[in-house]
This record gives sequence, structure tokens and C-alpha cells, in this order.
Amino acid sequence: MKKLRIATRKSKLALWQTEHVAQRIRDHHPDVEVTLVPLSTRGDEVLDRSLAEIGGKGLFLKELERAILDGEADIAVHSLKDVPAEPSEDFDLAAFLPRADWRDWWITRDGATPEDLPPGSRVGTASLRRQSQLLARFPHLEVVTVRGNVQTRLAKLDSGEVDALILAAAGLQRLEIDREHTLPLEPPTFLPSAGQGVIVVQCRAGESRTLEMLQSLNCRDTFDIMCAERAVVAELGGDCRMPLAAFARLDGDRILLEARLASPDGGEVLDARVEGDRSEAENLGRKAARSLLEQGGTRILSQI
Ligand SMILES: NCc1[nH]cc(CCC(=O)O)c1CC(=O)O
Repeated sequence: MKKLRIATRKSKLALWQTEHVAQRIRDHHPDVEVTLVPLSTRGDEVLDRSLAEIGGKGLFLKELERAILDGEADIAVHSLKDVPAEPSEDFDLAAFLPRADWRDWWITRDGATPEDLPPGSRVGTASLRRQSQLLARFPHLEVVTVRGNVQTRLAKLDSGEVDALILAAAGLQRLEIDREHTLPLEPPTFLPSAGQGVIVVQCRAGESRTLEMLQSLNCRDTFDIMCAERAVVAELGGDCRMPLAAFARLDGDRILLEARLASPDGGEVLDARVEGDRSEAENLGRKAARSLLEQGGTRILSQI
């Protein structure tokens, strides 16, 4: 019997995602014995500062990648939006699972919409992308940094520390957290992060047997739209700490890509929309990024 060890973060969401991948692998390859290797990462441990402050691309990945390089694990499972967009020399992304709900959700105690909340109400998020889009449309609100796992954040809403939260729908759905007062945040007001809602499997670069085995988990449609979204981020040299959104959809074989770069206070919002054949996915992403830069994105980025 072949063995496959999967490195995973220890949060409930990470364990759910990894168990989900493990089950898919067992379904496709009954001859493989799949086990989990749970690890802590710096992104999980440092909770009193924002991700932008503790910095470093791939904060949630490093420990899992180290485990693969040291031979403690064979593959790792990640939320794609936490994976830096520049291609890595040491690792390959072997499978992109079908995209789940890509939206952000607005969550309150009583069902208030952003318009309903009185001036100065506190909205918890640690994401500059969520902050800038929220303030662009609802400048009367105040954003406070809230980190930690989904349960920790919801507890801060329930205790009154914040009046609203913005969280990824996919995370809440995977944890089967069924809150009453949730509202989807959607385009054109709200665009998701590149990669939001997509689980990805990583392995050591060029490991052909592993790549082949994981091919059966890969969703081609998701892969193509992710190429477009991630090319936007890569071209801007960014990561999830940037006030940058990218959202691609397929219409037949055409990709529609929207990208948005905004100043953290929401005062300036730049939008790019491009469209083209799916075989051009990466080019579309670069084109959208260049359009953002030409519209004034260079200045926004220099101020972050
Ligand atoms: N940044 C943390 C993170 N990474 C992936 C998800 C949710 C799952 C996903 O988007 O695939 C979350 C939580 C959140 O943003 O609310």
C-alpha cells in the first residue's frame, strides 16, 4: 500500500479542507493510505498584530512547505488565496479543487445592513481589500483589525467588540456555521480576493508521480480562471495584504476578469475589466494589472 502524508494547519477550517482533499484522494486512489500531519504556522500563532504588520508572503505556508522539504510530509493543502502568486521554484500546485462560494459575507448580530449602521460603527476585518471596498461605499463606518480563526472572530461580534464582520462565505460554509444575520457582498460593490473559495494541493516541484495522482482532483475551469486572477496579483508583486481584488468568470470559453485596486481609506478606487479566450488567461491578468497601474495604481501602491 502506498502512503501519502498531507501537511495541514491545525485550525478547524484547515483541517476540514485537508480532510476533504484526503477523502477525494481516497475516492480516486483506494490503494493509497492517506494520513494528516497537523502543524502550526506563524500566521496562526501571532494573533495580536495584523498580517500586514507581521508581514512576509506566505505566512501560513512556510511551516507546511518546510515539512515537505524535510520529508515529513508529501503534499500540503492550502486556501489558494493564502498562496503567493509568483511561481515557486521548489513547489508545484498539483490540483485546484472546484471553486466554492467566492463571496464575502457581511455578518451582524441583528441583520443591519452597512447603510443601517450608525456612523462610527465598528467593522472587524484584517484585510485591506475588504476595508478599502467597504469604506469606498460606506465611508461612515470604521474598520478595526480582527484576526484569529473564524470562531474567535464571531465571538468578538457576539460580545459587542465589533458591530459587523466580513468573512469568506466558503470558510463559514465549510465549517457549517449557519448564522442568521448574513448578507452576501457582491460585485460591483465588492469583489473577492484572487483565489477566494479555492482549495489547492501543493507538492515538491517536478514530482511526477504525485502530480499524476493528483491530476484527477484538478478542475480545469477553476485552474484557468485562477491563472487569470493570480496573474493580476503576480504582475503587481502583491499578496493578500494588498487592497487588491481580482475576480474571473468563464462564459463558455471566454474569461471575464475584473480587478480592483483601492486606497486603504477607500478614497480612490481603480477598476479594470478585460475579456478574452481562456487560453489567454495569464495575459488577461497581466493586462488588467497594467491597466490598474496606468490609472494611478503605482501611486496607491507606493503609499501602502
Ligand atoms: N485569510 C484567511 C482565509 N483564507 C481562506 C479563507 C476562507 C476560505 C477561502 O476563501 O477559500 C480565510 C478566511 C476568511 O478570509 O474569511
